[in-house]
Amino acid sequence: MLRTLPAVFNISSRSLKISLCTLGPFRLCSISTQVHRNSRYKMASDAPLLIQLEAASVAVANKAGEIVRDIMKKGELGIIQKTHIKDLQTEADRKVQMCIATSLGRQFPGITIIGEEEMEKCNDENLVYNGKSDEVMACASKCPDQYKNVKPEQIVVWIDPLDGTQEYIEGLLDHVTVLIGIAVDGQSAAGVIHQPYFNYNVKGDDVKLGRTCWGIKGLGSYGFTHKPLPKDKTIITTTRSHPTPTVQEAIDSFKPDEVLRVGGCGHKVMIVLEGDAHVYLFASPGCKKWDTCGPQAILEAVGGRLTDIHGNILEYHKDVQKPNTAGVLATFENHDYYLKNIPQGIRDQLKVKL
Ligand SMILES: Nc1ncnc2c1ncn2[C@@H]1O[C@H](COP(=O)(O)O)[C@@H](OP(=O)(O)O)[C@H]1O
Ligand SMILES: [Mg+2]
Ligand SMILES: [Mg+2]
Ligand SMILES: [Mg+2]
Repeated sequence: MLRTLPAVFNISSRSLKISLCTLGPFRLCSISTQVHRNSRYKMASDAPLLIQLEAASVAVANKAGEIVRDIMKKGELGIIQKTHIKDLQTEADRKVQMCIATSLGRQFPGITIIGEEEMEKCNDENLVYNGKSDEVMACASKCPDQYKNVKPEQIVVWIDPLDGTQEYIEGLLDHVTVLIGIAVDGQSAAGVIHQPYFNYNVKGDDVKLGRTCWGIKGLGSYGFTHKPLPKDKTIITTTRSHPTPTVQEAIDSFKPDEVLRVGGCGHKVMIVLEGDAHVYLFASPGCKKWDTCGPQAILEAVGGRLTDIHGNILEYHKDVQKPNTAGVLATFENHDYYLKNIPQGIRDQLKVKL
């Protein structure tokens, strides 16, 4: 059983208060940094906070991708089992979370950061990164009105440092993503999906390894192209490593022509975003808010939807129930068609627990 232990670490001129809280098998970290009175803190520019935070998230996600690749290259994955044999964690999960949480926590005092993994004291300043994506900063003037004056205390950042850990361990590297979600007043607002191994099996000197997609609701999503979905068939994407009879029953109810069984929530949302599947259907309570917050914002910024299997909007405030107990349904279009056709028997098995 995990213990709850508040821990305060002093880092340079700021104190980073990390309170480890546990919720059943999940250990959650929420970090809020308090800047001492005497430290002058000024936004690097007068761009809205949300734009700056998204720009920093894109930049640090790229850095995180380097960490993921370096650890795989070294071959010392440091695998440990969390709650069960299919809930593993590697050195990449741990190190990437430390990199992202510390980098964003220091730049943006007052925001709340919740990550999948436990937070250890930042023991390597090389992990701290404070760059910002020029591409995102260039959008400052187009910041949607509802986000122009967002304050740090309205924000919760959800970090899945490595989504698709099972597939990372098994070497299915293009299933792996780094996910950052930004929630404003409990609603998914912006997100980043970084694919450290995008193009990894494409030959050629000028092939760029890795890709970062990002999006802000009301502004748009960038970094990928969507192709029209085939009209004459139904393609569903779903879990590869966490199947259950209910997951299968839900899929069977649509009589799909094809089922893409791949790892990672972020990876499956990318498949929907690019038009390679009509729907991501996961009728299981297995994935969590850090899996869905970022991908949901990117999908919704281009008119798609991500809800639970009852059609409820997922909440992302700091005290929300972390597991998505009523599953995940994500589409680029025709969401209501899929919602309506989920059998009542499946719905009855997956209750919402807020
Ligand atoms: N039954 C379960 N137990 C633990 N984690 C689960 C799970 N079902 C799904 N997940 C997590 O949800 C994410 C998507 O799952 P899948 O790849 O099966 O679609 C993965 O995140 P992580 O790899 O970040 O842990 C996976 O571990
Ligand atoms: Mg995990
Ligand atoms: Mg995950
Ligand atoms: Mg993870």
